[in-house]
Amino acid sequence: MSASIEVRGLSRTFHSTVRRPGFLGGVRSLVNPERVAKEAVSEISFDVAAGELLALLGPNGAGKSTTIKMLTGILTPTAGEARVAGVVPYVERERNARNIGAVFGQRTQLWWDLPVRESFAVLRDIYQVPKAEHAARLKEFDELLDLSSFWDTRVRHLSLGQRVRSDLAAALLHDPPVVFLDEPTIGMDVVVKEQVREFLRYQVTERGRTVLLTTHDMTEVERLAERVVLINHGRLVLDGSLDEIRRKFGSTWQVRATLAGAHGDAVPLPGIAVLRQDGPQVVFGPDGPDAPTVHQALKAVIERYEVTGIAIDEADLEDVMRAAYAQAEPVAEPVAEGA
Ligand SMILES: Nc1ncnc2c1ncn2[C@@H]1O[C@H](COP(=O)(O)OP(=O)(O)OP(=O)(O)O)[C@@H](O)[C@H]1O
Repeated sequence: MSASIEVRGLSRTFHSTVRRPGFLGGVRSLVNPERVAKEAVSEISFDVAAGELLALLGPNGAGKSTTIKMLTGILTPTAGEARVAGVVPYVERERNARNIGAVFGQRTQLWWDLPVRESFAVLRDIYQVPKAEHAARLKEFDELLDLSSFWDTRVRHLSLGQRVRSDLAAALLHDPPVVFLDEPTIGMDVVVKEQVREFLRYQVTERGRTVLLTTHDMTEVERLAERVVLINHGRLVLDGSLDEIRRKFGSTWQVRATLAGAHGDAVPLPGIAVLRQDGPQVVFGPDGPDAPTVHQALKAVIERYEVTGIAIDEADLEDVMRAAYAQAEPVAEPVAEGA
């Protein structure tokens, strides 16, 4: 197996009936229902390497949750194929469940009326984790997520941040190599968010887990992901590093340098234009579609000029993603079946 997660031409169409407006419309819909097809995910392909954290991004309704549901075996695709740790998830659901952990930020998989620690014990029995192993893992998770301060509380009484931290621990207690996280930090305060991010970073770098994460939080993406896959209207728009995305959709950086000594006129560098110069103060910016990233530009300017001061202004990732979403393919209207 070349990658931990392999997705090839994956598609999922949902069929639903539309209720016509008004009383008569309602009666007509009962007698002769109008069925519409919605292609939620359309022929997407990507890989996630073992030990990589990939952020799956896209606006509301883009198809992220549907993709994750297919990779966790909850939904069967209408076309295409996926493998997770070598297993086709919707064919071998049980085998897949042993290889993956999943957290859906909006829902819990814990037992509502059990204290958290008892939920963990039930999971230990389900996955048949040896006691010593379970205890060691729980200790590690407690150190990173501070679970012991609330793990004797019933799940129904936990705060959102406590509940999601418990869910994360529960999802990883059986030591799965692959983890799916659908908006794990939604609604959390900044301190808990940072704790969860730290935990995830540890799980990837120290434990070698493969993580596929969806989020609308761009700070999260910047802190955690080196690579992102962007989908819109169910289609893959972009698969690349954050730098590539910035280059493609938000190359609006500036490097502001103060040149030392007898500087004369600053000259452009490859892919870097001189936007303004006022004596020793020079503002450099991107030039053309192959312009370097702001960090490459910073290096190039320092190598070429002796500077006494240098600063960068970078396009905000939120702005970059807004531009990326806006440029993505327009949505096709749902097609009435038989039309
Ligand atoms: N069971 C279903 N039946 C019909 N349509 C569905 C169903 N589930 C999802 N959809 C539709 O499929 C599309 C993709 O939904 P999905 O939940 O995958 O989006 P998302 O990217 O996760 O969005 P969000 O960021 O809002 O969570 C949406 O248009 C949604 O309305």
